[in-house]
Amino acid sequence: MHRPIEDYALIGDHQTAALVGRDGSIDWLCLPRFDSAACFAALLGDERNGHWRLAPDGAGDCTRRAYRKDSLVLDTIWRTDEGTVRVTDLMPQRDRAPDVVRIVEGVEGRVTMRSTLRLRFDYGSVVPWMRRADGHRVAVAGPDSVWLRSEPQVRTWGEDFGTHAEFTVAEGERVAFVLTWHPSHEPRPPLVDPYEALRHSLDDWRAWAARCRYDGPYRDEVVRSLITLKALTFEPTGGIVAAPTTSLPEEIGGVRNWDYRYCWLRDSTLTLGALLAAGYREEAAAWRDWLLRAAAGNPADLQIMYGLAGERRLPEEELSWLPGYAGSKPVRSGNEAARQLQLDVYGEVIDSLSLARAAGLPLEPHMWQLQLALMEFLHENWREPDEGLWEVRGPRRQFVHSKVMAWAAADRTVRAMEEDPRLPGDVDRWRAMRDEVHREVCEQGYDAERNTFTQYYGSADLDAALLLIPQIGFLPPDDPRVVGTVDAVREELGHKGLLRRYSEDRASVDGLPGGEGTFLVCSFWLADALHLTGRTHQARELFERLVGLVNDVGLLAEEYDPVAECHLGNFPQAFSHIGLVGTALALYGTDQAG
Ligand SMILES: OC[C@H]1O[C@H](O[C@H]2O[C@H](CO)[C@@H](O)[C@H](O)[C@H]2O)[C@H](O)[C@@H](O)[C@@H]1O
Repeated sequence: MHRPIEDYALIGDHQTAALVGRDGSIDWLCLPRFDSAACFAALLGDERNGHWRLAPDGAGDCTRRAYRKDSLVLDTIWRTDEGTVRVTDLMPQRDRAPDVVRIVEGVEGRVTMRSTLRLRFDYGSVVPWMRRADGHRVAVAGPDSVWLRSEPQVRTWGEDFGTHAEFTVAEGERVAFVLTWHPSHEPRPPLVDPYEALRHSLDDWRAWAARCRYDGPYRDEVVRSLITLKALTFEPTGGIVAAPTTSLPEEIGGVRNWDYRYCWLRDSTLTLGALLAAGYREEAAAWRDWLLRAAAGNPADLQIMYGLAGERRLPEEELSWLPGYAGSKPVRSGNEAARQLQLDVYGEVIDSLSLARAAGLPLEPHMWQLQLALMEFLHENWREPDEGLWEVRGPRRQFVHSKVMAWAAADRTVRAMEEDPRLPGDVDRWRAMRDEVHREVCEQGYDAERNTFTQYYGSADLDAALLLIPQIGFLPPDDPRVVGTVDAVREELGHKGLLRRYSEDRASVDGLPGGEGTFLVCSFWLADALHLTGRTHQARELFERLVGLVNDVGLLAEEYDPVAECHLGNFPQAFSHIGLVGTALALYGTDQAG
């Protein structure tokens, strides 16, 4: 039996992240970066692919677990026949090397604990050589080296290609483990003090969370989402990953398994919007600078996603030795979608630059130059078919959402020039483009008989992204075509009260076999659209349902299966948390009180 995706909690150090199960096992960790090979990959296989379990001897899942308030420090608690024990997990803010800190604390009685560490470098495939050095355990294989130490020192032994320890903790006693990675050719980095790391981590996260401007209902869920988005940000460059995992399936046993450990311009711009709306300007500025570096060059070469530092080549490879989550193969690293044409991205990037300007982030002339260069490209190419925001692997099409975003790019550019006539450029050209795109979409992307916009020109299919039309400002919310589209999308793509992103039963537009769950961000978009079209009560009902889907520590995967009642897809996913923050702010933000 596989462990449900929602059984995991996230810890991270702003450069990578780990998933900790309810049984105290870290089953996923890529070192040293989000997109590095995993040294714990049991998530996509089993314990033989690497994990680190720290729990009472013979115990199963924990009794209770929670993050310490407004932080990414996780407490997992077991009540056993012997007593009660707490394991506190964190990844401290990085100095030179990534560390995982696990502090065991006796709460009551005297509990026998067991640690089982199986390091498997290169995505669960390489068994390292283990030895003792300076009283610690050190694992080495090729470029990777990992140190394990404990305070006070507990006896460890090697067995079954793993490192084991057994010890007891009585009430008030503590044992701390620190696992540290470094390149094997370099000397061991300085050792961190686990207790100081815990204090710093709590202080840093709490100071960060205190900057959140949202003070309405569901504040805890909103703050948890913001912390998750922050944890998905690669601090050295400002890039934001879509999720810290690869290949958690969109269908159990299916092939829709993708690597999300990269920076999508779409997901990142939306993350930026959510962070800005909640008051986080520094992150917005860091991401904007990342964007300017990543996008530098010929606008025709703009990619829809990049590596953490703006790398362009993200070749897709199958990791054939990994059996996959619940047998869902293939497991992939890299993502071929990087080479797709997705025209909406131009609109999203330009929209985010406008948002940044409106928020008063310092303007530099080359940002406007970038915007104009992107507009030039779009002017020449907006009529092209593309792969759209769902990154279909079937044939390119005239996706309506892509065109609407091309309209948004022109619209934001025109408005910027109207607001600041000193900005150089030919505003009439962009105005003409804006009008032409609008006209074409209303003629070719709208089905008058059914009173709804469609997924692509001439298609009978619908698409949840059409719900964004009023939010983007393409048409006002009270336009009968908008209301018709919201109703049609809800009717046709609704599944047990949530929403699929597009129709399952039409001849597969995405070019892939099998199906998938309901797409969580789309369900948040439905709540937004219901609110905008005057059905706030229904919007709030839907939002409450969605908030009820977060796992016990407030996290959401990409998708949800309302029949099996489980999370699906990569986890935790930025898109879903962006949806939660955006809808909460729309429904309960200060201007929406009541
Ligand atoms: O389902 C097919 C596609 O799934 C992934 O894309 C999805 O995730 C992206 C990151 O969150 C998001 O930006 C995109 O809109 C989603 O469709 C995958 O990356 C693609 O390769 C795959 O074709």
